[in-house]
Amino acid sequence: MISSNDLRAAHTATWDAAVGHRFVDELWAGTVDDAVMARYLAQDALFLDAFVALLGAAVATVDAPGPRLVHARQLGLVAGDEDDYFARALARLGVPEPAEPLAATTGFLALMDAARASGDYPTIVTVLLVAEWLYLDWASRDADAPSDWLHAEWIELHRGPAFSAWVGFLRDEADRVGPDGAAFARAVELEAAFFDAAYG
Ligand SMILES: Cc1ncc(C[n+]2csc(CCO)c2C)c(N)n1
Repeated sequence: MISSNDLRAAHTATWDAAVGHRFVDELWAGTVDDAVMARYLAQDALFLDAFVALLGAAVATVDAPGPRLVHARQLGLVAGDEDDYFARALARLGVPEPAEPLAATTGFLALMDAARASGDYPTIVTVLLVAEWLYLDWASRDADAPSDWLHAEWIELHRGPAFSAWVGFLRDEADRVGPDGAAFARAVELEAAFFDAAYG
């Protein structure tokens, strides 16, 4: 059985393109243009809704009570803190919701909907893993946080001990049940495309 580590290694080029994307560099530097941030967050609001549904599918399909509670707790967290950031960020940037999905978003929604519809926990947990692990990776740079809360909080949401533990749990789960290689590859591609799309 292939491991999550092997899959990440097999897709290093695309993974690193996403983690080292211009958007991430500018976020850390606090120089993301407001129009870029607005386009990115408007698309991410669409992404997040499908992600919440996918977490619900993980709750429903996982084969053991312990991991089910971990997924369920995370579902509650996502509905709290992150939703609060979105409301403040979109209001400040004057983003009218909801946006029309761009191609990368449509691709991600299709991947998440297919995983959810499959009812296959290994596929579901693989898509969750890529989305969270790749974000932990770019948000864990050893650098000073930007001063504007719009940029700083988006980094803070994706790093720290609690978020690391969540990603560690997803890795253990993927490795316990056997990750889905095709879903992994597609999700990494879409993460890179999602950052590209913010620049129009
Ligand atoms: C395109 C895209 N990919 C991954 C994430 C990361 N992410 C998705 S939901 C969530 C909440 C924590 O579980 C986090 C961190 C994102 N926001 N947008």
